[in-house]
Amino acid sequence: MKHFEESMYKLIVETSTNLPGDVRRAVNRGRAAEDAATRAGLALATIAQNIEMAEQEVSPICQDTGMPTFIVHTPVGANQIEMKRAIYQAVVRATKDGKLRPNSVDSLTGANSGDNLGPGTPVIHFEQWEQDKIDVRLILKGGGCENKNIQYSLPTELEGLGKAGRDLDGIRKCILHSIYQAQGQGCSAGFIGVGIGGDRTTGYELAKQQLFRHLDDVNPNEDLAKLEDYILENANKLGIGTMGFGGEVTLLGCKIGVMNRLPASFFVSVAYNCWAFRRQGVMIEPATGEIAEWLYEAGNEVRMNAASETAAAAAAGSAGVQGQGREIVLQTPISEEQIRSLRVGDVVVIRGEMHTGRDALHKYLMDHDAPIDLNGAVIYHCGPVMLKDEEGWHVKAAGPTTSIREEPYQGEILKKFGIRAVIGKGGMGPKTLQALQEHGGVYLNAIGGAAQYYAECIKKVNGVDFMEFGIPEAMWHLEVDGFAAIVTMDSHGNSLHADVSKDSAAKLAMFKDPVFS
Ligand SMILES: O=C(O)C[C@H](O)C(=O)O
Ligand code: SF4
Repeated sequence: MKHFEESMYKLIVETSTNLPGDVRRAVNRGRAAEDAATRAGLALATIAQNIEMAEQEVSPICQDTGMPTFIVHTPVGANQIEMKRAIYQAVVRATKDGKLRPNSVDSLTGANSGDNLGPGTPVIHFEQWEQDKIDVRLILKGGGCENKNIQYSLPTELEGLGKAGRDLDGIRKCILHSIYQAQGQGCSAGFIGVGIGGDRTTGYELAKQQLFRHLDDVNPNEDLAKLEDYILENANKLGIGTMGFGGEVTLLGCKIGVMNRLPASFFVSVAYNCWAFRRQGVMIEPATGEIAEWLYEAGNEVRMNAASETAAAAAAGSAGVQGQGREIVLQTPISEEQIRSLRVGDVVVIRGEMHTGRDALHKYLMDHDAPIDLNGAVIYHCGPVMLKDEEGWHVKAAGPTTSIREEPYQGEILKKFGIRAVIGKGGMGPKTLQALQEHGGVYLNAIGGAAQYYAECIKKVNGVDFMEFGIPEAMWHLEVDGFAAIVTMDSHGNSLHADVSKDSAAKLAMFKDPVFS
């Protein structure tokens, strides 16, 4: 087992940096189905470009490298303690090398362990089997999409869909609702794993297990095979679209499993995975610990469709999004007048300094001063992957995080410090929208998961505050150029997110009538 640790390291690096072939094909299919000259088309093109960039740079596809979850099948008698130790070592090394973000945080103190080890992290499940090889599968599922997982207890009443009973049609309604409630916040277009039955714990486990299925397999249960096809086809009629921008493509894959339940319980558990669907697996030779075989098609074999109209092209001065807005370069600090001239749909290209800030910083700023002048500033909801060498800090991955978590704070902070622009993803709520209007601010939606694309726009790290919050939560001061994002909430009371949410709620109601009775 001399090489087992090295094999685990290879598995982590491959999973984090190279999206598997079946997932790439699904993203390409989504791209073909979307109108390229729309916001959603632009987002998909940027995603495709980002996938290629991550592979080339051998850097994380998305900065949130998630909860590393290993499922290991071993021959009877294999030493699981030794394997666990090797997995820990590989995780520590991958973190040091910037292939994983330090993501293990003490739930009470907020302290980041710095190496991805800690109580409960990483997750490792062992199971014995009667084969002579070791099968190790890994999924890196990020926090944003994990937050959109949902569990239903049947019978129930669902917004727009009415009664969902304890039958296949009730299950159908729950699954459609799960996609609706995620909106763009789990970085759609997404993939879902569904677990029917079990208890609250095993139901979710079953849902996650579905995410390890190959995307092109066919469910052996005929009813579930039909339901999978139905969901894939009809979820895309909800109009939520990539990043919640509205559009034709909301779901890229649906896998459903079933297990027995207690007479009193009927759970439908849904694991929502973003487009950055990072899962891989290896078959290991037990004698040496070397990789005998990769279990999912490599990414290298499936090219992403040539990027035509990406956000980068828009930034370089091409047409932008046809008929949906203009393209404006904003140099920081930004004036109120500039902000008031922006409208939902405009593509903004930022040049100058921006500051990262997420949960810990927003909470802190509510009753403390900021370490720097934030008048006219741009706040970026982002927890980057950073590495330090003799020359200083370097950005390894830096896409946006889900902004709605800052909804309780954002409006007040905006006004208190004179911030003019907030960049994030998934949109924000009515409190922020009102503050944008009153104060003269704008919300810019960056493409979730496009961590390599945005890292390339960051030219220099000017400094950092609050390192004690840990790398993802610290306030990084970043010099950017050509940083493109789309205005989705403006200072005139318009919100694309509110519009898409309302529109998709109306569309959801079209699925009220029974289909599988
Ligand atoms: O934690 C992050 O960087 C992003 C997170 O996965 C999110 O989707 O909000
Ligand atoms: S930012 Fe988006 S792509 Fe990245 S882990 Fe979160 S949900 Fe997934």
